[in-house]
Amino acid sequence: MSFILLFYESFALKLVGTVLACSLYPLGYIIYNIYFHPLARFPGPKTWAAARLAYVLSLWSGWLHRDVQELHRKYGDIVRIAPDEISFARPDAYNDIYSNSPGRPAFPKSKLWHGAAKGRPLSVLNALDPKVHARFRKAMDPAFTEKALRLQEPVVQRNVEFFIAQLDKLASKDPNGAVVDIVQWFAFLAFDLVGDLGFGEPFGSLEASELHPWVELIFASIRGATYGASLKYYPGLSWLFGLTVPKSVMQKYRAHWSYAVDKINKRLEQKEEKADLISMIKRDDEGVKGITLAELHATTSLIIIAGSETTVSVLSGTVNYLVKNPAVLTTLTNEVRSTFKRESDVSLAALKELPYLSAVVQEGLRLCNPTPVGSPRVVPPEGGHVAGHWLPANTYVNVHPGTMSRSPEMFHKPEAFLPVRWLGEDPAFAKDQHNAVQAFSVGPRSCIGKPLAMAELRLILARLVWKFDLYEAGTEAGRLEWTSQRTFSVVERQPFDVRVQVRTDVLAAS
Ligand code: HEM
Repeated sequence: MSFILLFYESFALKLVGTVLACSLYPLGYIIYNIYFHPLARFPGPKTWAAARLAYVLSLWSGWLHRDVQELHRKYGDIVRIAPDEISFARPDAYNDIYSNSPGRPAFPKSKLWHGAAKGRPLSVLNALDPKVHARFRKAMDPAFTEKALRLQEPVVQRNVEFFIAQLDKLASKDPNGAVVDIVQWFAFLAFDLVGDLGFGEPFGSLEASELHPWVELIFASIRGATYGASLKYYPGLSWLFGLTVPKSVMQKYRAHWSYAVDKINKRLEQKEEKADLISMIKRDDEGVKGITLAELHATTSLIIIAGSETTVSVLSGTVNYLVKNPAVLTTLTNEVRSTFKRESDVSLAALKELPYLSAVVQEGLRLCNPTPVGSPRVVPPEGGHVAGHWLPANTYVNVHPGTMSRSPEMFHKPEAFLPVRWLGEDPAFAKDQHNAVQAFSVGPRSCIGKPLAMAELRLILARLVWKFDLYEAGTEAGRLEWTSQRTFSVVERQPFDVRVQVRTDVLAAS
């Protein structure tokens, strides 16, 4: 009897112990995070400091960019947004986090956000080791210089020419023009253009007036990839992601990869000289003085995504603001039309000399940053300083572009689309902090495609307003507010209708 009692007593004790441990551990973890963690001295909401959950839920909702912006408004320019993450809304944090400085390399990327997918070769984006990454950049640099761009200009011009011709076909059917979803049309163009440069031929989207399935899968997969990465904060739960992805989607992923590999291999088999990216990226099958064939497959696919997703967002957002600000649109249109008497005069070199066009592009990059959430890095094992603050190893750090772009402390009338702020003429904007806008980021991992992107933005906007008068469409999709869109790593763009009318003096002449 006493033996049985003893057994039950010890069982009951163990049960109580287990229950207590199970409930006390999370409580202890939360109390530690809020009050005793080395980052506890940084301001921020306790709910976000207590556990990763608040951050992950915000990320999953698509409103992380807006939530963090609100937290910065409330708590200041340095905010703790997770037990182990600090968000900075300070221009000086850019260099501290992302740039190399003497004796102190840029903070590394984390495996969690940027690790390569299982079984896939490395691309420039997920080459986490700085030495390997430097090898990629050295091999890729020749394809992205101003000199390379001059050689690539005919490819760029050809695609933009076709874009204008296709819109012209639609718009010239009716004297009042045509209502088009300009976001779609920019996507057709941007993917065709970068496909032409990367795979050696366009996707045919402009021709067919529809997106190629390869491109459609990209749109569908970015949100999934964001969910997948965030689950890695909970290593025990990552398997859940596998369960949520249907087999058919996995098959499509594999087909997507095979399509890219086939395209690149076919391009490499062609002997003709082409001024495209593939011919300018340095190859080395030993992976010493250039990148291997497998790395080229992964990197070219990435270039096509990185080089079009971003450009489409900036173009769509900029046109959204332009049609809602007719005075700005008129100033831009006048500058372009008075500079170029013929469409064929519009060259990349000449466009660089147009101050108002450059200001419009800068303002577009400020208010329509395609990645308003930024790109996190991790403090290295020896710890490091950001914006004058010492941070322990493994702290996630991020500069939050969306907050700075719309900060009333950094920009006069921050929510208004006012390119004049970039011209340095109006004293009202004298205190604007231009260095708070770094849409291409800084340092060794900043955007390699910046010269090409700037050229595309200038050329496409200039050709559009040279040929067409643009107006608000008056449809449901024409009322889109740029800020009403969610973000899953990149802005999840919604359709935006614009009325595109062939300019009357051109109609009369033709
Ligand atoms: C307006 C257009 C663009 C914007 C705003 C933009 C922005 C950025 C940013 C912020 C990064 C750094 C990402 C990080 O730190 O993780 C980046 C990287 C990159 N971008 Fe762009 N980008 C644009 C256009 C392009 C174009 C046209 C190309 C090429 C055709 C391109 C290719 C790349 C590549 C390959 C990387 C990875 C660089 C590396 O890891 O070393 N981007 N871009």
